[in-house]
Amino acid sequence: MSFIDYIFQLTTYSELSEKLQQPLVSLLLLLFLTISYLMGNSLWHKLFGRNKFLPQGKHAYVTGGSKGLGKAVAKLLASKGAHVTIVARDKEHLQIALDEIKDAAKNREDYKNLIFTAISADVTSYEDSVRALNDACEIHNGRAPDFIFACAGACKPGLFVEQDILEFEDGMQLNYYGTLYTVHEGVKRMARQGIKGKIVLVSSILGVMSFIGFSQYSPTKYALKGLAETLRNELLLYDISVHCYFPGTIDSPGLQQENKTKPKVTSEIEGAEDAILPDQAAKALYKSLCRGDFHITSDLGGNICRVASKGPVSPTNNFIVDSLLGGFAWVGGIPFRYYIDKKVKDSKAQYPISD
Ligand SMILES: NC(=O)C1=CN([C@@H]2O[C@H](COP(=O)(O)OP(=O)(O)OC[C@H]3O[C@@H](n4cnc5c(N)ncnc54)[C@H](OP(=O)(O)O)[C@@H]3O)[C@@H](O)[C@H]2O)C=CC1
Ligand SMILES: CCCCCCCCCCCCCCCC(=O)[C@@H](N)CO
Repeated sequence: MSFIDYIFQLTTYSELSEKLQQPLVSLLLLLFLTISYLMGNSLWHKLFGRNKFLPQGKHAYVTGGSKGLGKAVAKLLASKGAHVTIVARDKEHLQIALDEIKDAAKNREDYKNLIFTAISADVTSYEDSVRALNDACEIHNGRAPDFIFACAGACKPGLFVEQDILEFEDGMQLNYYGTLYTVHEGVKRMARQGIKGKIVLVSSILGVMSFIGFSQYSPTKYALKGLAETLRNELLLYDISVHCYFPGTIDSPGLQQENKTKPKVTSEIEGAEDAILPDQAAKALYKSLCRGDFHITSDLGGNICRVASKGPVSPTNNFIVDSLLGGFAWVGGIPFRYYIDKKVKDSKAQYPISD
């Protein structure tokens, strides 16, 4: 009996459990799962893939590069031989970060040729964003950066009815417009100069799903997903590749800050004890860029959310693995929703409405 006939018979007679016990079926299933696993794993990429991210000798422009994720990304890229420019407001932290970045690259042979720059600017201001990018280009003889990592961002959790409208506006101004201003200016320059670089937007798992306490933040990260969706397609005009990172909780100074206003129930659902270190997040991001992934995550929860929210157009990272995971997410999301809804209903007494 041919394989096709066999499968046909399986589906026709629905004797699945009985058939599964037969060696051939088990073997095929095992083979299928092994191949799927390898393809979804970096091993497959190591063996057969082409590295799509070679930072050596290239210029990376990192907003939010003085702390947390941005600093970790800047250090990693410096250790790989990239020229790095970091942008943030506070000069003291910029200097500390700059020293760490230099330190990360100091054992390289090409260390002396590498240019590391710190620029103090507020990315929520369009003028300041343009000025910072302009300064960075001037240092590189007018040449635009090859890569833009838009890491600057923040979260102010709280209950929707208790938060001030200004907090929502600030969130959008920093997380969305703070990214847009830099990316807009950067892409214009890259496109005009024919630089076939990369744009990396930093969203969050909360850019594809959300729950109590994140109304100030989650929509700003959804907005970035939409920007990435558009630019991935449009910037093909200039051979600029676009990537969107959806991290889970990262143990950064930003997290310490947001935890000050985070409702208890929000913390419990977020499970902050599972936070990864900025360096781990940067490494995961780097590996995904080498593979060329569009939607990037760095943990299982993130991966499940990523495939479940892919939409009809965004590319998968691995068609087989993502499809399998997608099916699981569709089902697994149901108990998760029951869980978060129950958490909120059970916390009613804790959060009475005040005048
Ligand atoms: N930590 C987490 O759990 C997660 C974080 N993310 C996202 O990852 C990114 C990095 O987060 P994280 O590392 O926690 O952040 P941190 O708060 O630790 O670092 C933020 C960086 O951005 C800079 N920054 C903040 N505001 C501005 C501004 N207006 N202009 C210029 N620079 C600014 C800060 O420097 P300065 O204040 O001096 O300007 C700092 O360098 C953010 O976009 C965040 O939303 C996503 C998922 C989870
Ligand atoms: C089967 C379906 C299961 C789904 C499980 C998903 C569980 C994930 C919990 C959400 C964690 C949120 C992390 C982002 C944090 C963040 O962005 C803020 N800290 C901002 O800085």
